[in-house]
Amino acid sequence: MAKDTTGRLRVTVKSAGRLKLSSKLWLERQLNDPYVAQAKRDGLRSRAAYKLIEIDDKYHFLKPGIAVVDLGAAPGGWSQVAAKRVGAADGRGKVVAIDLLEMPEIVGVDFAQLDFLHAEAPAKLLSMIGGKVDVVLSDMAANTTGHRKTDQLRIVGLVEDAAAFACDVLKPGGTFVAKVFQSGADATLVTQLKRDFVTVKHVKPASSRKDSSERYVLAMGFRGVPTTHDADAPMATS
Ligand SMILES: C[S@@+](CC[C@H](N)C(=O)[O-])C[C@H]1O[C@@H](n2cnc3c(N)ncnc32)[C@H](O)[C@@H]1O
Repeated sequence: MAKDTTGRLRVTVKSAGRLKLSSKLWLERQLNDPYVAQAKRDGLRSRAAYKLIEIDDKYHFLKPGIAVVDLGAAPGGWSQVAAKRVGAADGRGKVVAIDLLEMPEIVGVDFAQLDFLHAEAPAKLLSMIGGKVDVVLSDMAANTTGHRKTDQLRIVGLVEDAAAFACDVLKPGGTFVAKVFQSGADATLVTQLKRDFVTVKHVKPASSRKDSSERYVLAMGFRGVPTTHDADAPMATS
């Protein structure tokens, strides 16, 4: 690996000879990304952790003692941040997390490898949660097919399902944070969220790549509409 004139690490033709072009670009981006380096220094599993840190530093919804659900949690950056801020390690707060992929253990985080879109996922999640929660996070990103319309529908569909789940499990006053992509396709979602939450806004943390259409929808002050699931039992925070 060599450094360019700005001192940034570059993948040379020699070092990356056997990598595909997309892998080379990804690797170069990783090597030059200050958040990747910072995550290593801070012991965080992903650069994505800084997105949640930034959003919560501004809006303060992760409080000691609360219960959080983290959808699409692997490799675990958001779960690490949530666990620390709610005090999950010492049992004050609780974090329940799921992902399609495996995720190495995080102290205080109750994790299941699970497809959120699977018919049994809501019931499984509800049994893990054991009651209503204060915050639902979703950093899930649907796999893309390359067909723009299909991808947009899948992305929005995933967020809509996450929002519907949030409305089933949130306590009144609760918060929903979800990754969306700037496409205009989420207009219906925003309309629904405005009905169910006191404030709804889009946020783009500085750590979210500028060249990405990624942003987050932040819905706060859940109004407490009737649920379709029986999640009324008090929260267990063992
Ligand atoms: C951007 S990553 C999440 C990064 C994570 N917030 C962190 O800080 O480490 C998106 C994750 O969503 C997961 N995902 C996508 N669709 C999913 C689904 N239907 N059910 C569960 N997880 C899903 C992917 O497996 C992937 O790990």
